[in-house]
Amino acid sequence: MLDPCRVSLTDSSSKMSSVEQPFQFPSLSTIDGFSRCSSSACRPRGEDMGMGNCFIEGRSWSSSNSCQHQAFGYEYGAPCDSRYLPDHSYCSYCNDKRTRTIPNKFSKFVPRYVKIVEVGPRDGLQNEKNVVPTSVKVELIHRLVSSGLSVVEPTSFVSPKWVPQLADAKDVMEGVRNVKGVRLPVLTPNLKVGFEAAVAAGATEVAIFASASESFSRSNINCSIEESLIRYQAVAQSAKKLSIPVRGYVSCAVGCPVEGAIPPSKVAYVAKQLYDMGCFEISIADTIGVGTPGTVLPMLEAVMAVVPAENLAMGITTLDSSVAGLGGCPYAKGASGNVATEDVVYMLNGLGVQTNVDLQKLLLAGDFISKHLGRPSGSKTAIALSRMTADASKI
Ligand SMILES: CC(C)(COP(=O)([O-])OP(=O)([O-])OC[C@H]1O[C@@H](n2cnc3c(N)ncnc32)[C@H](O)[C@@H]1OP(=O)([O-])[O-])[C@@H](O)C(=O)NCCC(=O)NCCSC(=O)C[C@@](C)(O)CC(=O)[O-]
Repeated sequence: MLDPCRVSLTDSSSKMSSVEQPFQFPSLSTIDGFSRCSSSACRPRGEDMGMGNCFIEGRSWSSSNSCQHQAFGYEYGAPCDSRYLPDHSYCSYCNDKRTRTIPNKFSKFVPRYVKIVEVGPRDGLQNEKNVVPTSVKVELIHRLVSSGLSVVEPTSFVSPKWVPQLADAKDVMEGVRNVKGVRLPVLTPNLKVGFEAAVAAGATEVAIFASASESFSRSNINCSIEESLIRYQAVAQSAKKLSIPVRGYVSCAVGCPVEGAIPPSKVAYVAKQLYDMGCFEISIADTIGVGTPGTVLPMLEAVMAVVPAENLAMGITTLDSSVAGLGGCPYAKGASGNVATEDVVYMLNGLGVQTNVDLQKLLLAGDFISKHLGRPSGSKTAIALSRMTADASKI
């Protein structure tokens, strides 16, 4: 079984940088071929439909990028931003061959830049047997941010009875108060005790999390899908008044541990509701990691059919992942963990896709939290590179 990951459709609204490359979603037959060529560590787990105009990382890529990427797949230059190359040691970790040539038949499906949403401190630690001290969480977030990740989910403002591991949400927010220039979205399941507490604690972005599975909705947030949408409407309205961006999640977008296969139309319905509420980006999650290209593509097609084409034309260029492969939803039986951010970055580096993430720093962040948890990293890249004696750049 492959690790789950989420894939987002990125906003193409008027504020999207014009240098952002359009990424047409490939047809079923071609993506099948493509996915076999790419790392098996990551499989489309969902999609985010960006409708907002605040957070388009393509902007910074366009202005600060010093790499030699060519559009869509002729020659791909170094995937690393020179800002993250204070010395050349990083290169040995980023499988950078300076000029990587991707065969044209695949490269036309490869975007120039992929935004990674790091969910490790939140999703990764919400299911840990032993509660991780606040200071460790805060240090992990700082390390992730300094690796170049532009979006890191620090915590959730959920019931401490349901998720005691994140009962220190307010203190975590205090610990990252000085972190600037990155997005730190927090999960807020309701208005009064979720959203309002998050805002009071300094949150400047929130996320609402619905499900395409009725059973999962009830086990995760103790209400039906429709009830959750009513709650989220209230959160979205308040957020709008405060100009706080709202990210949306649709869980169990492919399969549910209780209901089995989820019809694409249900995913599309929930995604559209979140979109209509004003979510600037929607992460569609294969919560337990059961999707294959054969099941993910029909689901994506259904979602694309109900979201305005201009919001989808940019294609899928946002991925959620978790450092060291930590995590999984505590209310999703069989959740097989998350795809490791290290593996995603390594794969994207290998494809010549820019992420602006320093893999070496990211590996150190993964090592930091794995050591604290007392177990090996769930990242295949971390394990492989730690055992390498050869120069990894030759791979
Ligand atoms: C949704 C609720 C809150 C409903 O919880 P409930 O118990 O049904 O609701 P309630 O409104 O009756 O409240 C009961 C008690 O909880 C308190 N409470 C109520 N809300 C909050 C809050 N926000 N913060 C702090 N406390 C809260 C509330 O004040 C009250 O306290 P009491 O009066 O008994 O002392 C609960 O079911 C809950 O917190 N569930 C946890 C859900 C969760 O965090 N799941 C994991 C994240 S989702 C995920 O991982 C999937 C995702 C996003 O990654 C995508 C994917 O991969 O699928």
